[in-house]
Amino acid sequence: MADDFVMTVDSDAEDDKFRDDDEDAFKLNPDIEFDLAQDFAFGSEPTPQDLVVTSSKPAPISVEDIIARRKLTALTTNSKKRKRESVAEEPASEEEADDWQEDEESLSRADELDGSESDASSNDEDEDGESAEESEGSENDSDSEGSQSDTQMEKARKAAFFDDSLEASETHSSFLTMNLSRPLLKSIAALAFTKPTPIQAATIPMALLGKDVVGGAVTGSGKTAAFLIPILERLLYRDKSKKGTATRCLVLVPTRELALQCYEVGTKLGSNTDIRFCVIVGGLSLKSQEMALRTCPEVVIATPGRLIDHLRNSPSFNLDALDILVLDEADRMLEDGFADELREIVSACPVSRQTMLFSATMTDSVDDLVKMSLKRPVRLFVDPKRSMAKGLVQEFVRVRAGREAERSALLLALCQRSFKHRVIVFLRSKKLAHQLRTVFGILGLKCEELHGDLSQEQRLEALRAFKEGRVDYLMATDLASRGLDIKGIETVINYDMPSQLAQYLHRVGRTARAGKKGRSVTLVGEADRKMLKAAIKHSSGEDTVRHRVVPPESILLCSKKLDNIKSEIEAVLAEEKEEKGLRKAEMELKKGQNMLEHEKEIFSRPARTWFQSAKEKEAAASKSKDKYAANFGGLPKTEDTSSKPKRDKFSGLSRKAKRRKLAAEEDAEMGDSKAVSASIREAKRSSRPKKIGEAQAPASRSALKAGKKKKSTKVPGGRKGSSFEKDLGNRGAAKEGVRAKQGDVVGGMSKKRKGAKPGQKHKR
Ligand SMILES: Nc1ncnc2c1ncn2[C@@H]1O[C@H](COP(=O)(O)OP(=O)(O)OP(=O)(O)O)[C@@H](O)[C@H]1O
Repeated sequence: MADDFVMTVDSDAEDDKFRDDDEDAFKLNPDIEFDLAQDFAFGSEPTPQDLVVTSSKPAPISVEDIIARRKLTALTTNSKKRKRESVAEEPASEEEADDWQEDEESLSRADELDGSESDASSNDEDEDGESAEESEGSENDSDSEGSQSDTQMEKARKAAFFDDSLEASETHSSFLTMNLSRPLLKSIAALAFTKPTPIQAATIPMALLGKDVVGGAVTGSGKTAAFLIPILERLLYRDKSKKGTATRCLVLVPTRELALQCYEVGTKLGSNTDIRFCVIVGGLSLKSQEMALRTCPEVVIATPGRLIDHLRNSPSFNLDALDILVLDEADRMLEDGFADELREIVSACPVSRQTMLFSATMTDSVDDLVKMSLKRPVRLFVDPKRSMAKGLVQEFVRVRAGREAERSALLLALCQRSFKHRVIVFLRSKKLAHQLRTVFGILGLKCEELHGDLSQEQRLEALRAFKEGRVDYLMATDLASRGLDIKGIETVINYDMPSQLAQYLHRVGRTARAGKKGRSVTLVGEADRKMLKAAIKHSSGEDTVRHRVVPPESILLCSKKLDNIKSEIEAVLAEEKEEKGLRKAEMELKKGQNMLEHEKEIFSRPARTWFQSAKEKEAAASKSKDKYAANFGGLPKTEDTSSKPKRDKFSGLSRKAKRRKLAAEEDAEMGDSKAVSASIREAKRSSRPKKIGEAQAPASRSALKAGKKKKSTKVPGGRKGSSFEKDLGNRGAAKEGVRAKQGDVVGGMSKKRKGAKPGQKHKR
């Protein structure tokens, strides 16, 4: 029966409240005074706030200010009007106030009705229960279920690809048995990590052995520390001489906020060591990042686009000495939208590196993983059958056919009746997030928004306000769905249901983290039934799925409320648009003035080169956008998504022709600066330090000579472009024209190594 699957919520009682631990106070960076542009410089342990400094840019336009201003104006006009009329108060304003009072009373009356409504809800329950039953038979609900339906051939490929011999390693119930150094154990204790989580117990010993790792464990299970702890431990044994100073570890993440969070965890774990971290993300000052990279921080945490910018344009920065590459949220990073960037970054990393990939929805599909040139990785999937945190209760609210327009009223009813604090609401578009944030603001609910249309400063401020509890609601797009660890989120509301299970799992995974309890509430339309089944199927245990019924009276009241403020919403949005237009005009004017005043200086700056042209960037972005939009296939559209993907200048060309065209363009753009970059690259290469754990060669002349000789055996065409192509299987071609020299140790190689090309010791 339905009851076996979906229980109806007949009470609005909240689960235990969560406490949000205060963030550690960090010292201010003493170097900051040297940054003349008032940019952030690295060296101590700054908070993400320190990474965004007040610049000369005008303060961003705040919808909150506009709402407050309008309320104030309305208040003064009303009081003036009242004074003028000097009659007994009766009409409009009082009526309005009564309306509000009535609304609030009716809402609380409706609260009481909730229990009695459960009868009415039983019909719904049957229908949902039915779908739940159907779900049992369905095998094809999600993208992460591939491993269950592996063909024999895929199984054989996986057996050949992964190193399963190490899977059943010893388990550790304490960090003390993991051979970690004292400074690390000290910071682990300071973070109150009393014992390793299962993914940490599985990963740390393997990572310390230098093995490549593909790891998966539910959201909030401590994957960040699982890779940061072994990184730090390995880095403690690096060559600390001047020559050994280099960037040794790169952590790639899909969003800026996640990079900043990872940076925070890293600096906390490394607080008793001399290991330096640096965060490289878009939206923050290039100049200060360049300065930080010049000091060769051991660990760089980055988003791909900005990292490539530095690889291309910061002459002293490279990844030639990289020992460890980590991809957090790896399944996302392996998606199409990041493919080109990832290929570029991987080709800049030495082949001999250790590579680790993590995600709560990690794939073990060989086709996907082959892009990362892993070396017989170990699969560490902790509890693969469970995809959700144990403490998570999933609730679903039905949106009936033909009543899609009621979603906003439903959300409002849920927030005003039941979910009043620490709620993150996920929406499918930036526009919708902004609209609802405006609605909540007008209705006096404390709310912030987080999406890609905001400046980085605004994004961080919104996150901070939510973390510190200054606002109760965060209207977010999927920008916030992965990785963010905000303590004490009680409820995640999905305004709409994504059609990808992975996306759903990451969204609801923002609550019930690290063993805590949490609740997700999802509005489910008729088109979302398939996903509903998948979500129920992947629930963490018995009695963790509920069917929530919102009384129709409440929905009606909220609809009325929304209707009443419709003109106010439009006015606020129009005012905001107007202000934005004015601000833009001001900026253009300032830009023009600057150009006139500093023309010489501006044009004398070296031109930056770009990994992708503006058009290509646009194409990659629209690819991602299309895919994202497709994830909400069944939902009504509020935005115009009809634009066709544009044909880019490379479409229809073969890979070879594309490369040729690209090179010709680069030549035309850069002239002889290419020769300069080539010599810079060569200089970097010759000063490359030893790998972690490698014996230090004596810095004698003969050793240096030998080093040079080795380099001279590189494949013509240089390092770039070769390693990744080869990773993809072009090994044979690269060997052409390279002859073994006298003294080359061929006999000492295993049979496998004999086939490798010279220089492969260093680069794949
Ligand atoms: N050993 C431990 N003991 C107690 N708490 C821990 C331990 N390891 C990590 N945590 C805490 O667990 C929380 C979640 O950790 P983390 O953000 O690394 O999860 P995650 O698995 O990466 O999640 P997601 O998949 O959402 O990215 C953090 O607040 C962290 O401080």
